[in-house]
Amino acid sequence: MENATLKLRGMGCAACAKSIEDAIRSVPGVNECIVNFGAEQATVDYNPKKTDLQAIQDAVDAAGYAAYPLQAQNLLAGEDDEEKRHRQQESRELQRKVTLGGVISTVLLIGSLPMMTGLNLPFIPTWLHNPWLQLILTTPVQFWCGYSFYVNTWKALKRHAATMDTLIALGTSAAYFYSLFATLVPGFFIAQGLMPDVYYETAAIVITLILLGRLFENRAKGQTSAAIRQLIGLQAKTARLIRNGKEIDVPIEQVAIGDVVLVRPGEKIPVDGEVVTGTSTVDEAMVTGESVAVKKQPGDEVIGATINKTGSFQFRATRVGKDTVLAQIVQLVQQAQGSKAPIQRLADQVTGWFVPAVIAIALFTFIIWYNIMGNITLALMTTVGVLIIACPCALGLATPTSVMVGTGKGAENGILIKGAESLELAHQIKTIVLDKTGTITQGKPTVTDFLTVNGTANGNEIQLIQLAASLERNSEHPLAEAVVRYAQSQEVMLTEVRDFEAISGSGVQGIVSHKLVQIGTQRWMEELQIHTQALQPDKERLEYLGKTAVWLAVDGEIQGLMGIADAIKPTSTQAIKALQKLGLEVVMLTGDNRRTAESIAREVGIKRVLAEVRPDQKAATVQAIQAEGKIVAMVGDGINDAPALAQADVGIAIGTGTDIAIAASDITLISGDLLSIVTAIQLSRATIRNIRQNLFFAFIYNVAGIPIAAGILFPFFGWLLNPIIAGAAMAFSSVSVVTNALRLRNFQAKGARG
Ligand SMILES: Nc1ncnc2c1ncn2[C@@H]1O[C@H](COP(=O)(O)OP(=O)(O)OP(=O)(O)O)[C@@H](O)[C@H]1O
Ligand SMILES: [Cu+]
Ligand SMILES: [Mg+2]
Repeated sequence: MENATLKLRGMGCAACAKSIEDAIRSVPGVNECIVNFGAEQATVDYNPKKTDLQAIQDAVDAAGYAAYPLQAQNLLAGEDDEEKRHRQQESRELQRKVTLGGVISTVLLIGSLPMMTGLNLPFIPTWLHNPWLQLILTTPVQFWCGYSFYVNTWKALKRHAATMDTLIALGTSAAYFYSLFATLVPGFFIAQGLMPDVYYETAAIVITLILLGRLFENRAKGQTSAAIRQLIGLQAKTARLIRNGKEIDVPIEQVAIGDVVLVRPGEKIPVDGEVVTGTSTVDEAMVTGESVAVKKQPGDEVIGATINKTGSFQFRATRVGKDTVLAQIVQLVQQAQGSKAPIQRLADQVTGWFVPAVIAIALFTFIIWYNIMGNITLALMTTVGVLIIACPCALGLATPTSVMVGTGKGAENGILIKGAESLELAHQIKTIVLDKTGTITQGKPTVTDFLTVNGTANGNEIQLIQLAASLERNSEHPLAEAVVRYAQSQEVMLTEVRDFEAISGSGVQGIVSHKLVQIGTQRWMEELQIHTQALQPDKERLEYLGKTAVWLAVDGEIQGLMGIADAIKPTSTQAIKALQKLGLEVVMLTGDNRRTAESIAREVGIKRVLAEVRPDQKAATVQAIQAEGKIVAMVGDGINDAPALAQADVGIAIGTGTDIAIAASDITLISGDLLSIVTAIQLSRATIRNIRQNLFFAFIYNVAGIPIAAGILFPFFGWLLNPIIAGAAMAFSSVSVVTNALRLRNFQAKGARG
């Protein structure tokens, strides 16, 4: 199965999105397809053995739209400018139509004022009310400005479908052709005792208003993808390479892995890499959201698109083109923006049956008013009104626009949200489970205490350090690294190990210098029936201080005890307090022992601690909390905690430098700062609130408007919805939805960052 994203053109409304979806799905070999109207994208899951992108593009073409594939590397090479040009061209065309429509509508409106208001307005010349003049004025509006409505209606009709353009074409044509008939053969009406009234202004004004709405919508939609454009804009254009001892400037596309790049103070780092010589500080805020500049020295990783501040340095390129962190972020954000929130499905379903239902209601309205009341004017007005007000276009915009702005805003803050679904779920989180090591703490433990049972004399201590570190050199556990580093700092030489074995969640063992060495937890020692009385008070003291106490046994006898401390991240306490203030229960989950865990929990203000949980039980523990009926988010590093992250409703992975473990998680925090979680949850809440407001704006016009337009209130109050008002309301609903979504751009994390 392969996954591709296609950029789409030619969609008029959410019903168009549905027909493209249907068209792509009907291609043999396509598994699933999701079309996002707001982002103008299709995400296709297909079997490359049975079909290819060309076949899918052809299917979209045949349905009357256009599609072209979208790839991050194209984007980095300026494909996006093409997108922008297309949008601007569309805007210009709409602008021309709106201008012409606007001028003509104004003239028509002035001409029909006396009739509409029933007043005698002598300053308006009567020739303005001449139906032939009005016909000449309206015709270009109806068929030139309104051309796209007819084209789209025809496209839909070929697929046996109807879109909102169908409604507009039907509604305005009804007004236009009725008027045309009254202009050509007024005698037909007079013979029946009716006035040959014309409604040209209705058709012209409705078309103009709706095009005006689309113009605003088009402009605003361009702004929703500003975040992506901003990200792409971060990319450096050139790089200064050192080749054969000489400095040369090359375009960024020509940088290859292994090239040595020179960066001077104030310059942008072009690609990802590893520092070879020189030291500096780098501002990584644009990628990680972390505002404090980071020190860099040889061996450290640098991220492309970040800015070098103080020193000069050279680095070796490790990732270029579409593999850089920035390119991956762009791709991820793009995919997320094209994904569909579950809340959207409701809107989609509604849109699906809405248009046919509206046409039925409109017909019914006409029949009732004409046959029962015998009033052709009322019948026409109500029918046109219903057709116009019922357009479900705003409904299709409601969620995608907010999701686009929300995910873009996340990326700006170093929060990568995988899809709209994660974004939506995040606002329902009740419990947040934090892994201890590397999440609450820095994950860079150091040995602070090394206690021995038999004293330090005769090199006893040195020998024990040697045994411990030699063994731990084979383990990948962070604690093991701490032991090795400790031995290095004491300048102890390490030796060979045989029969090494790591017992997950307990410790490690092996044969070192013909001795059986075992390092691990109290519980494991008990299982091995090794007595630990000797240093028991010391162990409890270390644990009380929040240090991890690890036993060292040689040939089945306790010989030593190590106290290993892992500093708490500076912002953890503040972040946990903020999470609790948001009404979330914060839980600590760790494989470490209870006393150590509780000591750290006390320090950061966590009340519920789940300690001594073995790595393979972490997912089950998350499941147990879910069984309490809670929506659970799990925060951990994407590698060790992957099963627990996958089990949680929302898996949040903490990034470590350039290694963004996107796969296992729903949300990735590029910086390890827990305050980003607070921001992510606030952002999710703000986005969902925004979507709800949008759905309200979108629905209210249709739901309230249709019965009024149908004339329900007329018999009681004499109220009727003029089709012109209906057109204005329709245009306004789209504009209000998009404008409301754009408000999200002002989102700011509250109470988190100081
Ligand atoms: N290589 C090792 N060397 C020494 N002790 C170890 C080793 N591996 C595991 N242990 C012991 O087992 C305990 C549990 O390990 P585990 O990996 O489950 O959790 P952890 O990494 O300490 O904490 P967290 O669950 O927060 O990441 C550790 O606290 C330590 O006491
Ligand atoms: Cu509409
Ligand atoms: Mg761990």
